[in-house]
Amino acid sequence: MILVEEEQWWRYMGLGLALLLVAVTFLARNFNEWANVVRLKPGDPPLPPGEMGWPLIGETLRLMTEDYHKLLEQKFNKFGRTWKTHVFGNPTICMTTADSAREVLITKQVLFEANYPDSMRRTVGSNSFMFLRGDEHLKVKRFFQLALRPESIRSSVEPVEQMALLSLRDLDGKTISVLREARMFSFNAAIRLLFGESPSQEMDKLWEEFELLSKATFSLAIDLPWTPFRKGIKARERILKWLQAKLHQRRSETGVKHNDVMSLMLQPIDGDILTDEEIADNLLAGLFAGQDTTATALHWGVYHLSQNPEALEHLKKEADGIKRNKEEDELLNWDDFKNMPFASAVLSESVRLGMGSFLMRQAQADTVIDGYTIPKGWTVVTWTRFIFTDPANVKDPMTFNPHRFLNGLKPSNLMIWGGGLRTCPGYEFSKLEGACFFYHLVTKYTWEVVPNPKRKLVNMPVPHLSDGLQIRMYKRGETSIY
Ligand code: HEM
Repeated sequence: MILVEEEQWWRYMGLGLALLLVAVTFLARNFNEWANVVRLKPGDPPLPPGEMGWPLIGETLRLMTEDYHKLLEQKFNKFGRTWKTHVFGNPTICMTTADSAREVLITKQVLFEANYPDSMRRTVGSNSFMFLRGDEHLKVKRFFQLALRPESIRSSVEPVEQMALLSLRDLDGKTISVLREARMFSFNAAIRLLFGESPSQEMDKLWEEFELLSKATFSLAIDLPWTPFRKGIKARERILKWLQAKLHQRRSETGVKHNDVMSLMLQPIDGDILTDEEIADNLLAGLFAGQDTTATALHWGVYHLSQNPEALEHLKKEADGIKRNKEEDELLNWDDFKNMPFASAVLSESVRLGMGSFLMRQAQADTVIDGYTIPKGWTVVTWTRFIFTDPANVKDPMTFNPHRFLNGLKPSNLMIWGGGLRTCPGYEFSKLEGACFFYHLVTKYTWEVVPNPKRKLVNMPVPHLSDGLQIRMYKRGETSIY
């Protein structure tokens, strides 16, 4: 008798626990929905469909860990081209058509200010152009536009090429991670452009700190001793210390002329003068904006060239044509760069196929786009991956075909370099880096991709291959072992 009662008690207990679990899961799954509930007036267009994920973290972990092609496909099939979610602590609306992106980034841009996650604000710096708005943003952006316009970067051909030579020297018979070499190359090119520095032990140290900072920019902003976020914050403090010392030194120099973004930022512009804190945050943000992006595009370039012999042959032919007219060891010049349109097209096509990512804004007022209400204060993400690979915008979109950029497709149609007031000012510099890197790669070497069944796509901070694309290098003309 007692045994039967005990058995029943356990059964009720089990049932109770199961119900509790269902209730807690239900509450948790709907918490973000209720916490961000928006009361629409009768007749207002609805909010987009979607799921808001778990309390506070929303769908951030999914975004960081799942294969983002599959994740996007799933969202697309379930909710269509516009959906709501909750990422990086904010209710968010994702938009994936060129028309909606154009509205957010260009035609209605005054209603949508830049809004990157808190982890990025605290690592890259709240004084940086990424977080400034209105006139403050334009004031700082002007320095980058001045430093990166074609007339200014003409003098960068030689240093950028030297950095490419440094990264690609003595690689015969070696296996390298393309992403690592490209990151080192674009870091060296960026520190030269921004602070006039050349590779050195001091810069190697800065590179290590910057690596820690980069890893924290899109992490969960949890400030505990073992988190990537805390490591990034500490790295930021050390980088700022270095930058402050550099600025102090520059201010105390007399009669020395420098040709870099730092020296531009130390000059008054229209009566405005930036503080050391503002300059430091913006130089750091410039390094962030220019380094990983170009490096990742280069590694996608090498990947796609490996898969597309016709494109590789075309690139070789272009580079060989330049080399043929040069003395042994003669460096490239601006005209050579302008005579490498295919190398530039390879870079644009690599961004298009590999790097569709997040451009984040915050709605400054209730707005309607794509038939949905975008509530004031919500984050809006234009997820460019779909725009870049939408058959409505690009013929045969999953094929690597740099020729499309020589045959009429404009990068601005797809917003490859962003759009509106925040369009990337670094695209020409980036193409220069691409031209120098590809030129030396294809004129000096052949290579083969090292087979790796574990190679997969990593989403953050910019979509890239998990092993950085391992390749085996051979001096051009030698045979391979694979
Ligand atoms: C393949 C390489 C690159 C890609 C794909 C790329 C892409 C972009 C995109 C899409 C934006 C717009 C961000 C937004 O709307 O929120 C942007 C902004 C920016 N990029 Fe680039 N970029 C690259 C290289 C560079 C380089 C080399 C530099 C210079 C060092 C640079 C400097 C900047 C700056 C300063 C902004 C901020 C513009 C603003 O907020 O007004 N970028 N970039």
